Amino acid sequence: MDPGASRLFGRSQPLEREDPRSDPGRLDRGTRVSTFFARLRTAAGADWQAYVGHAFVDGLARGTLPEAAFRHYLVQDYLFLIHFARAYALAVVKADDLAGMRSAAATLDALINHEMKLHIEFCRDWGITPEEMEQAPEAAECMAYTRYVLDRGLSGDILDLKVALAPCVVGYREIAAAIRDRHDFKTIGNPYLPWIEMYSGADYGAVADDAVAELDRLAATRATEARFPALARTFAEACRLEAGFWEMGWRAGQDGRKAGLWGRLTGRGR
Ligand SMILES: Cc1ncc(CN)c(N)n1
Repeated sequence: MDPGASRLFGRSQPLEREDPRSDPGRLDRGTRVSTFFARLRTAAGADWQAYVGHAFVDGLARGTLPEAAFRHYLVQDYLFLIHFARAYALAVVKADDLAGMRSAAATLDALINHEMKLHIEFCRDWGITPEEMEQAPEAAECMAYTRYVLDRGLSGDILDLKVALAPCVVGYREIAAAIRDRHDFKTIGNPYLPWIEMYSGADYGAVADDAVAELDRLAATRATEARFPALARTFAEACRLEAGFWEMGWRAGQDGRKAGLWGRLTGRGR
């Protein structure tokens, strides 16, 4: 994952605003089916579909996601990224060799020194301050997901850890690439376009490619057939926890809508 780490959160190429679907050759259409990642994704079946096909994703694509949902998601994602970085610190400890240690250390550095900063900038555009994110209580869904990943790494080996991380690292690339293929993808006036551009861009694509290649390398030496069912369970659990993370944001949007409606009905709101 080393080469991608330094590019981790560079600015991606913006989409052609008129019709980004007009150049399908630029789009990544998902991870090659021959990879270990693809085998895990197939095994995860409905859990994978529930993750990548969540209503939150539809809302991003159509630009209809309530802003309260995205704001809540962004705040929790800040907390998520902190624990995600801790998981890469654990990957340094669990690595097989010096190359693996360097790769995990580079990703850790990119996360805490680049992605976190970019996330803060991104959130500022949404009117969310760093103080607000620091002080926000961590949602149960964020806690469950991040601690699950850490636990897979602590109680298992480097392959368990990387499998638990894969839906997160590779899944967002697949989600964003699929959004760009949708007939109902709103490109003009969609407030979520920068998010979609970031995760469907070449920089993040390289990170996802590196994670897929790293999984293949680890699987070649560590993944026996006897072990596959347990690895598939870990992957599917991480997909369920990702779907839970979307659901957490989605609920905040529904609550915001109800509060707005209640305020208008009672004259106490906007
Ligand atoms: C919850 C979550 N999952 C995945 C990603 C993309 N690395 C993220 N930022 N946040």
